Amino acid sequence: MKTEEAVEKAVSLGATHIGFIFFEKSPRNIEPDLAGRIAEKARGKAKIVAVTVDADPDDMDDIVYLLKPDILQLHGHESPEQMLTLKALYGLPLMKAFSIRDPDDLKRIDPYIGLADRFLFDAKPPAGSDLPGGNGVSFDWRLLQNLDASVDYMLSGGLNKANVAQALAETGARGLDVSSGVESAPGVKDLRLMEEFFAAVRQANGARPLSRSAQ
Ligand SMILES: O=C(O)c1ccccc1N[C@@H]1O[C@H](COP(=O)(O)O)[C@@H](O)[C@H]1O
Repeated sequence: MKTEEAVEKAVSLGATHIGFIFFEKSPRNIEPDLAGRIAEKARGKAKIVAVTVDADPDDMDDIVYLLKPDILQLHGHESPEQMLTLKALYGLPLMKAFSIRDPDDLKRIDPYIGLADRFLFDAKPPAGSDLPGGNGVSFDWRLLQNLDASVDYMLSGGLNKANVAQALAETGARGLDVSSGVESAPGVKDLRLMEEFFAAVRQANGARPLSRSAQ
């Protein structure tokens, strides 16, 4: 999110988490002080998530100090040791992102079980992309069907109003993370697309039988 208007809209639609991207190459990149001001529109109503990519320690200090996030999303190659350090430094829940294409990609989460409070599964970036996430591409969601049911995760990558019902049906995901699927241009959230996305989620949740995510 980059504007108060988009944050207010997301909260009014029922978003449980609001993310701010701290990655210079991203069209969604935002300065920590501006993010901190915008986040006030969501504080106490939705969890505020700082999305970082192998952040430099000084930058992470600024982000935590100025944004006061509820959760740190780690979207780079952060090691289990770095996660321990971040946990000790900030005491915040950590959501570790993994890019998925093949069944073996899911094995990479093993060393992080017990360290990550939640996982986030995204697609691998397309060739030539500078972004580890926010590329609007999906992976084969059926790969998640073999995942141990105790693994808590958010599903991410290329979700939009047209495919979210299928994503929920194939995964039973308890959390969805959407970005470019509700944008009119890279980094520009579209309030109408946000409404339509939430409507599609509600319709899909009404339609699907009880799964592990709805029990
Ligand atoms: O969105 C970005 O620009 C970004 C940059 C660096 C790390 C993560 C980023 N985005 C994450 O990817 C998901 C999914 O994006 P999309 O729906 O496929 O566009 C996004 O919500 C962020 O968690």
